[in-house]
Amino acid sequence: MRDVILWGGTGQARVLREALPCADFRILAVFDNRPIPSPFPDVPIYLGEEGLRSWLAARTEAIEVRACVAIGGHRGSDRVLLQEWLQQQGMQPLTVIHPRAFVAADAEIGDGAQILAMSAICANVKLGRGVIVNTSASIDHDCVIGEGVHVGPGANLAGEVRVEDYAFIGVGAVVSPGLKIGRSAIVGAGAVVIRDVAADEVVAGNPARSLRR
Ligand SMILES: CC(=O)SCCNC(=O)CCNC(=O)[C@H](O)C(C)(C)COP(=O)(O)OP(=O)(O)OC[C@H]1O[C@@H](n2cnc3c(N)ncnc32)[C@H](O)[C@@H]1OP(=O)(O)O
Repeated sequence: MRDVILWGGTGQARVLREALPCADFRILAVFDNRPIPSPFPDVPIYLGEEGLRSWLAARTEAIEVRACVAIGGHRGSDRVLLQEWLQQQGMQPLTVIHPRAFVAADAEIGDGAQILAMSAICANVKLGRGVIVNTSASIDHDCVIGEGVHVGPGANLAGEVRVEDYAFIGVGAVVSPGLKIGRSAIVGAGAVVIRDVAADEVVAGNPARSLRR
């Protein structure tokens, strides 16, 4: 049994709990910067950094606790910063791989990545730390995915796509082979991307066109 805390108490927390086999993991506490109710009736929630510090101070067991940042959307840099901060507090990031995800034997998965149900990480893919591969997304052979990237539910990246740090690929988007999605770019829901996307650019539609830079 491994002990885990979650930072973030909304939808992504519920998704992560479902992805962690309950026989192997125990969620001890949830933390959030907002005063919200716990997503789980059986797990207490604490407010912000102060809540975490007092929770840590009150702990008596010296058992290792892992941390998971349950923040989705396009806030990938926040996710990675929080992951680093939690590491500094003594909690190593937990990498979550749903039991029904496919991960190729030679794929490299960064610390704190979250690979959700029915997703596929194919041969020779590299995922940075804190990446989310959401439900039913696929990342085909030889893709390189930077840290804090979020590949939304049902999105499909063809082979040899490069996605730079903190980019966000919306639900159901498709990215053609060999393209580059720049740092912090956003690909809209359902977009069909047929050319490179610049850093910070927002694209949408079929074929995907720039909404703004
Ligand atoms: C488990 C989970 O839920 S994970 C979360 C997954 N979330 C997503 O996939 C959401 C992805 N986000 C989107 O697709 C957003 O619409 C964005 C980021 C592309 C654009 O958002 P905004 O900047 O707020 O754009 P806004 O809604 O103002 O629309 C601007 C224009 O783009 C169009 N547009 C917006 N999104 C899209 C889209 N996905 N496809 C086509 N056109 C779009 C709008 O119709 C509008 O056009 P108009 O100016 O002619 O009226």
